Amino acid sequence: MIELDGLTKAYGSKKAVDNLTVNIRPGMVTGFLGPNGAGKSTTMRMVLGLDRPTAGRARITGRRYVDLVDPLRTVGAVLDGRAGHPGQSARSHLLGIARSNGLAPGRVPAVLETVGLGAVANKRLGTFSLGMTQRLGIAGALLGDPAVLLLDEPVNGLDPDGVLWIRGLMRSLAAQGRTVLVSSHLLSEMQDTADHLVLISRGRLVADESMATLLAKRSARAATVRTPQGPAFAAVLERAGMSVTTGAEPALHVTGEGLEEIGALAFEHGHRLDELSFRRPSLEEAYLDLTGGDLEYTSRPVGSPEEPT
Ligand SMILES: Nc1ncnc2c1ncn2[C@@H]1O[C@H](COP(=O)(O)OP(=O)(O)OP(=O)(O)O)[C@@H](O)[C@H]1O
Repeated sequence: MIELDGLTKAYGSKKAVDNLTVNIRPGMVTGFLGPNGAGKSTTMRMVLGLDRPTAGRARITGRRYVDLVDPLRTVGAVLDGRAGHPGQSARSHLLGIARSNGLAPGRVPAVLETVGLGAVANKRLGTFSLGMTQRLGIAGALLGDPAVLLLDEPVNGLDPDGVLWIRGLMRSLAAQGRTVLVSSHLLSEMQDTADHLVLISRGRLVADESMATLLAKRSARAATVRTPQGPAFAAVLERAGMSVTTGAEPALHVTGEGLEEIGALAFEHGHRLDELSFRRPSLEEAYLDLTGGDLEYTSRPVGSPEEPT
């Protein structure tokens, strides 16, 4: 369990993390989501004792990180993709971590197998691809067999195979009863991975609910419409206050009203409908709905003026 209690981090007048109170529970994958700059990394750094909160507290299994008796046996983390010295082998890199943290060296071959690096254990890190480096970082996090895992953007830059692999690994670690917190700004990535979501925007909590609830709450208002008169019917729906986008096929994705209202408008305006069905909204749509479209600041250049909050 990770408990955040009024967790706040201010840099000058800017609050990177703003009064975050949430419990991250064991036995499931919790997606920690928010656009670039939302405060995910800062939160994780405070959980791991790398940054001092301005206010509030973060606890892992009931204690602050600094008070953990055996930190690496309690929590494993991958905060960035960097690994050890390029001339070192994967095995010696992990042995170094084990030795300096009082962990059994016998864990090294086990974690190398878990992350699929058993066959390249003696290769130099300088020859490792990004995907292999990510796997090595995870191997290091697993060395102490911790009950809690924090992974900051673990799929960044991975190929589809790597993404699938990390997804499976996170799910199996959660199934073993561990607490797995994984951050991402790729909302769609989390849709098939996380059981539970903690969404933040500008350092503040936006949602703390199960993936199923988050999507179900919004699916009642999302529909797919197929009609030979797409643009004309889209205009009718928009005039009625609905939001319409064109789907991958010649189909309209409509949000804002239920099927009955859409059907009634088609009848009223004489449009033939070839399909009118519920649509599972994407996580992006749910996020935009929750934050009121608060994604536009993702590309704000560093050092540009702060926006009013
Ligand atoms: N050391 C620092 N000094 C000043 N501002 C900082 C510092 N670290 C982070 N910030 C600011 O705090 C905010 C949150 O940053 P943070 O890296 O936690 O976001 P994030 O959600 O992890 O984003 P990303 O997805 O890009 O990693 C950003 O506006 C960032 O510029």
